[in-house]
Amino acid sequence: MAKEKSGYYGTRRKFWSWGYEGEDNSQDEIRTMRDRVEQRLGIKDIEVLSDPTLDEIELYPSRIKIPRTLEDFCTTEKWDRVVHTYGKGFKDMTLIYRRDFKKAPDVVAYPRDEEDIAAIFDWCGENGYACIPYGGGSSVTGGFWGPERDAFPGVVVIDLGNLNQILEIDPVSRCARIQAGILGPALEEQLKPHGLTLRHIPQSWEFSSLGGWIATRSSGHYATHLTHIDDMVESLRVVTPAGTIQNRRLPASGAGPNPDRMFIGSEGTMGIITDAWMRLQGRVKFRANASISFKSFYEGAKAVRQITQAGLFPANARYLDEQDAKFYGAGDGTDSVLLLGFESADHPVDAWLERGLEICKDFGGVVKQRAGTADNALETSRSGPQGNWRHQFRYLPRLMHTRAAMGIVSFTFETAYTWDRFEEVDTEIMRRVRTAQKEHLGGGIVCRRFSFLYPDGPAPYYSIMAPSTHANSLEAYSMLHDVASDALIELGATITHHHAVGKSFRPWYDKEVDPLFRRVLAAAKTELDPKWMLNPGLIVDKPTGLKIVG
Ligand SMILES: Cc1cc2nc3c(=O)[nH]c(=O)nc-3n(C[C@H](O)[C@H](O)[C@H](O)COP(=O)(O)OP(=O)(O)OC[C@H]3O[C@@H](n4cnc5c(N)ncnc54)[C@H](O)[C@@H]3O)c2cc1C
Repeated sequence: MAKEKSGYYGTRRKFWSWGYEGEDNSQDEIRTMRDRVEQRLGIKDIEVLSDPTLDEIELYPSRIKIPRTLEDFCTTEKWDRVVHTYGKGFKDMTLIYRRDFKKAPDVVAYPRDEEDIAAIFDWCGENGYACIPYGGGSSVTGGFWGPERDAFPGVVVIDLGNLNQILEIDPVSRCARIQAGILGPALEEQLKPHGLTLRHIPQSWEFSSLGGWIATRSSGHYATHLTHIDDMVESLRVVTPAGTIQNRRLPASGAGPNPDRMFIGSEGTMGIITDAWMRLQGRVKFRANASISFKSFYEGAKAVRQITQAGLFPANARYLDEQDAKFYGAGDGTDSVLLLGFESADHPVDAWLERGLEICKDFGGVVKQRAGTADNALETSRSGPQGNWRHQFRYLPRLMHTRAAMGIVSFTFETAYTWDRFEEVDTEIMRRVRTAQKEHLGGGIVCRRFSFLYPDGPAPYYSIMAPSTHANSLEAYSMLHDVASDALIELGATITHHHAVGKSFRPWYDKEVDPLFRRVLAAAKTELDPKWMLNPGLIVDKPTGLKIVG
């Protein structure tokens, strides 16, 4: 039977920001955001650029003529090329507001199944085109920035959005086989009637995909225990230019290196993840949560460490320094704030919260808001400091573009390092960033929080904002980005805990990972992607002298 034609799925998204077309921010929202930024940075009269329109964007003509056999699911239409050019990082947003789309792909493909993916691989292989897998498009690290224009005769983005179904559910083992292009809301919607949830909720949940989460090792809802998506993967299916790999469904195995781990975090360089058996959770029935304030960030961090090492495994343990707490409405700017939450589908969790609060009090923590099973903890978590934080966390992505529109440098970086060096490393990171802000930009803000926690160390998340102009914002961003990245690597931290390496962090990733391991990755890629067409420039480079045959 002939397959139906395929193209972009569902409501169109804005190419310049977060959200759907037509969901524009009101002038009031923009003004409030601008006033907030002016107040935080102590500057005035910021000029806010207007949102770009499709008509204003100029593209190079597509270099590719789509063959008849592929035209049912490939396109060279302008909107499709524009929306697939950039991710959602600060650099992406700034180039979008500069109307700079020199890197637009030539073709966007919307495969309907694995056969279509294999056909694209064959076609790209024969013609020397680069292939860029695309999930939700929420990368903030240049995950699908195309190669330089003259490096390949053509660039094809493969958008997996039509692979968006749950294919099988195994309620006994509590797992489901899920297609990789599904976005967070559709995934949970399809699991809900079965009383199950994946409960992987990165801030980008609304517009990021299962395949993207796996390809980038994203971190979601759980602050401890199941932090990364890695541990929720039971088995993967991956289509590569060399063939398809289907790993075996197993709860655990000691049979050699885990084959799934070859692809988890491979950032689209080794093949396209088409579906995965994922481990699920029962839907949450019991909750207990509290917000606790600390006079000193480092004293509070000691309480957080002890909670993590006590085996309590809170689902939520966001620990915000005083500025981060103020920005998110969880504090007044004088104290650091811990938002602590426990949850279960099976049993009350009040005792865990009780023990967590005892530990906080030992380190001078003051409980500001608290609720357990008897007090409707869900309601409480949606009001007061916890509710304010939750609201801002969900709402702010819709305003992410305004920083670029204002020409203000604003970005985040995240890492992880061990507790034994926590104060020393954190102090030095803060010092280096503040010094660079002061010396080169006349000032700025850096604040931090813990978003994920391990018994042997935290995963701190730093937010940076600094004054700049529309003309120099990218240079200012690059300078601060490099200072922060150098600090992480020199101080023995990781270049990323969950945002992935992408093109943004590639030079520092090379310093973090042993050269022999990188050669092993290159050898694996040569086997799986013999023509080196998948995501050129990410994670590994083609070994010098490697001849591409065919
Ligand atoms: C507002 C905002 C908040 C964010 N919050 C979080 C957060 O809380 N936690 C977190 O971890 N990250 C977060 N991120 C970063 C981003 O959402 C994650 O990296 C996410 O996992 C990317 O998923 P995606 O489907 O959007 O992938 P994309 O951005 O489409 O792609 C990311 C990379 O994966 C590759 N890829 C995509 N799909 C596949 C596939 N099926 N097979 C092989 N390769 C593939 C792409 O080629 C690319 O290299 C945030 C980003 C934004 C903009």
